Amino acid sequence: FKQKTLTIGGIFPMSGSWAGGVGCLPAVEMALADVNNRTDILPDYKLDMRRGDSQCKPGLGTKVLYELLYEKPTKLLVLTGCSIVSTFVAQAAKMWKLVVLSYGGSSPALSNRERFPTFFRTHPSATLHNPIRVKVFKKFNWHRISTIQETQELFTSTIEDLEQRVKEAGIDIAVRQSFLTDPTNAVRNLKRQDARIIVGVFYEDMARRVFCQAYKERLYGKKHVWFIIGWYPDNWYKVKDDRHNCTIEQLEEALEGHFTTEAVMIHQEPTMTDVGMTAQQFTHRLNKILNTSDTSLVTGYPEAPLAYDAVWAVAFAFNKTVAQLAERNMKLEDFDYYNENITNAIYSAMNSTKFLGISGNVAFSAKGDRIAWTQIEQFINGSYVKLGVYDAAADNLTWYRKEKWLGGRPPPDHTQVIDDL
Ligand SMILES: CC1(C)CO[C@@H](CC(=O)O)CN1
Repeated sequence: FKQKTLTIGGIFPMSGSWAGGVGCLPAVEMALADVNNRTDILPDYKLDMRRGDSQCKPGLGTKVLYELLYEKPTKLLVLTGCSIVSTFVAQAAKMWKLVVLSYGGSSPALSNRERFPTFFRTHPSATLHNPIRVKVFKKFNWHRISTIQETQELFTSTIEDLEQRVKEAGIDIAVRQSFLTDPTNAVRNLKRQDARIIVGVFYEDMARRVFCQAYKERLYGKKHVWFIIGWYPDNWYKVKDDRHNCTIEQLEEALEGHFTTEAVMIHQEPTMTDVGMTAQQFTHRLNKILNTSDTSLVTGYPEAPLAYDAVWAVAFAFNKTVAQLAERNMKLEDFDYYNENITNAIYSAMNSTKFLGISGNVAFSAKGDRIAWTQIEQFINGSYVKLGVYDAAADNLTWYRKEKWLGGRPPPDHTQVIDDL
């Protein structure tokens, strides 16, 4: 068994704007060990990885790619983390006929087969938040929406996708605001234009400033509903931050009742998965490896199941490819960065990959995007309560009926004479 070796490259951000390698590298190494323990998967091959640290910087990430490519042995595929590194690596990789699989790339820009013909990701695109937002707008009969965004490509393309989807749903974005570093005027304009149902997309440092200004403008409470991003660190609004002058209590008052949306990154059921472990068993093993009492301090911890499943996606795809190539008297280990037949075989095997992993059902769209569930939570009395989960593929919203309305019922999406009497 496992007489021969197949090697892949791995690029991990161990520091920088998203140091997700800290939580994801251990998960990848766990998966490599688990795959290599299976005699029914790649029985003739050991799956090995050579890796480097990108620090979540595109230039360094590109340098790591070149080092991986110019050092023996040949790499059959490259795993990447940050979006900004993945966009560089996935554009370069096609010159070496390499498939790229990202466990940490959320940028909507990566959903582009012209620019990234061989790219896949187990991390969902940020646009995955939009279908559940639209589903909930419809549920509460909101047809007049407002948006406010930090001017970053990630948020601009998310809002563009939202505009597409709300148009199809007959919902109107009446007010659009954006800001670069200071949200004061943008929030003031939302108030002036009587925004009620507001989608806000920005990083958590800006979120503190947005909600401090919302507190001052009284743009919160029983007549307003905020939808923001759900993957900020725990207690993100309690972080000491001299860029705003509100107290934690004032922020909590402005934040009361807001909704958050995020991708479900770990299987929600205690059932056995196709990778031979339950999600709980994975979490238990990872916590032991990380040997920390507070996993909320480990960047990349929520994304670790995506990284673990990325290795299994490679294993299943290579396993399929070995059989296909054998029919044409070819071998995976003959890959030499030029043989497009082998790349095409790996690509089509990856494209048709479907399995239940630790992060739930793993499957890719035609653009290589991860298809995943999303969840919506509400901030009630200072803590987040799960309100529902959405399977967009099946258009199935599971709703727990736990929402609370400060005014006793869902607020209307615009001024109503009765309402304001
Ligand atoms: C949910 C988050 C934090 C979004 O950014 C991803 C990193 C990136 O897209 O560069 C990691 N996961």
